[in-house]
Amino acid sequence: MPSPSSPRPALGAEQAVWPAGARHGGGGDVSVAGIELASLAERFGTPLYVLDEGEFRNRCRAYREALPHADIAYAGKAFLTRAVASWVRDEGLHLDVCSHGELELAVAAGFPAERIILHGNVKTPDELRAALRHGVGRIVLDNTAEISRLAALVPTYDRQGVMVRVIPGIAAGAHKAVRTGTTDQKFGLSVEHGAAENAVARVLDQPRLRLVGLHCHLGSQITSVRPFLAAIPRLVALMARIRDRHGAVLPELDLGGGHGIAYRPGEHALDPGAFAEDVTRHLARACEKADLPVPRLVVEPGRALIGPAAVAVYRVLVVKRTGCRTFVAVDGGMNDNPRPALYGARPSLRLVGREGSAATRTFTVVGRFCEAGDVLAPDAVLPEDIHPGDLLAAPAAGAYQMSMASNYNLVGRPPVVAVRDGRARLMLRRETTIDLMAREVPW
Ligand SMILES: Cc1ncc(COP(=O)(O)O)c(C=O)c1O
Ligand SMILES: N[C@@H](CCCC[NH3+])C(=O)O
Repeated sequence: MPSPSSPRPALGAEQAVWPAGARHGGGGDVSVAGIELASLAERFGTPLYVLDEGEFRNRCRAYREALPHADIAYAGKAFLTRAVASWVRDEGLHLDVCSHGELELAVAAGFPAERIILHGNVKTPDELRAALRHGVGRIVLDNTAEISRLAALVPTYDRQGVMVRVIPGIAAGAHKAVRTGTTDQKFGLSVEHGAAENAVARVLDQPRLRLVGLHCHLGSQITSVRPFLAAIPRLVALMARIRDRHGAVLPELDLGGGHGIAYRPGEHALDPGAFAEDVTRHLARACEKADLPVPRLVVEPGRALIGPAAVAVYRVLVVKRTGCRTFVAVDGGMNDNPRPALYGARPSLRLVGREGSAATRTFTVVGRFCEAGDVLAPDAVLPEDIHPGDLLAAPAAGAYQMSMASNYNLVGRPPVVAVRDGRARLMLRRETTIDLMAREVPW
């Protein structure tokens, strides 16, 4: 049972990758928001995602405090439910959505549409119509075809706020699949080749569109502020050319998200305070040089807000030696966390729920899904006496795990439980076999 009043020791070197309030529980367990993980595993079953509401809200607040004059938009693609949308709303943040589904969920959660930013390299006519119907604040245009398409849908009495997504020509991000700042990928319009400037001219020609600024998103899991600083002069130079050519002074600049977190002890995370200080200074300097007023900054962190707020909990089902490896197979895997298979990500795993032997060794922790690539961690250092029935917990599990989860092998997705002040509340229930068959038309 929760015992928030009894002080427990912190997690030492591992603390940095766990929610700030995570503590050693009794008998080798770890508690999050005052609740021990083993008791949550018992109550809700495994695999299980435990989301610390306080950690998420504190992260939202840290960004707002670091950048009080900016709009902070949570990137919902990292993980979005109605409860998460309502926390984002209550914390005064904006919300970045990139699909009809994310948009409708946000609206259903009572998220104010004027604080929503709609993204996407392709937006379907339905998405554009829904965005206009709900009164979304900004639509980020990603290609020239979208400009006239959107303008044709805006009612004559209205002017839709838009941004133009540009490619500043900067490579950043943890893996090729998530680098979006250069021209060899599908998002945005190139600054270098003039496509961005041409798109801006077309937008300015559309009386039903109101160009509020430029947008760029360099990539994801960026742990240094340097790429952002390198983008600023390029973006400001483009803003100056727009002013010179069209007389339009753009009031906003959106630097996208991509702020990296630590997944394993010792890894570096992008600090919002340091980011804010450096970006604010460089932006002010670049604008002064270009004789432009400093635009209102927008940033769109997803992973940095939700990633460190959740922990995945798995049950060990099998320990088996094959060849030169000892495999520890758990009841989750690539379905709830496709990141190791997609990007070579390596979560850190820890035995919880009991004291393990002092002696440790290296295990290969694998999932239960039908491919050899379903490896959660090729090199997990765990107590030597690990055995079936044990619980393994992986911190920093909040971003791009459950939001990218699949039903491969017709296995239902795990539940997500929100924890706060010693209480747990189911947020997403476990997907059942009945859910999995629900789309089937009688045959
Ligand atoms: C336009 C845009 N904004 C924000 C994000 C959020 O990225 P992250 O979760 O890495 O902060 C993404 C995804 O990379 C994105 O494509
Ligand atoms: N899915 C990626 C991040 C993509 C960011 C969204 N554009 C990851 O897990 O790292």
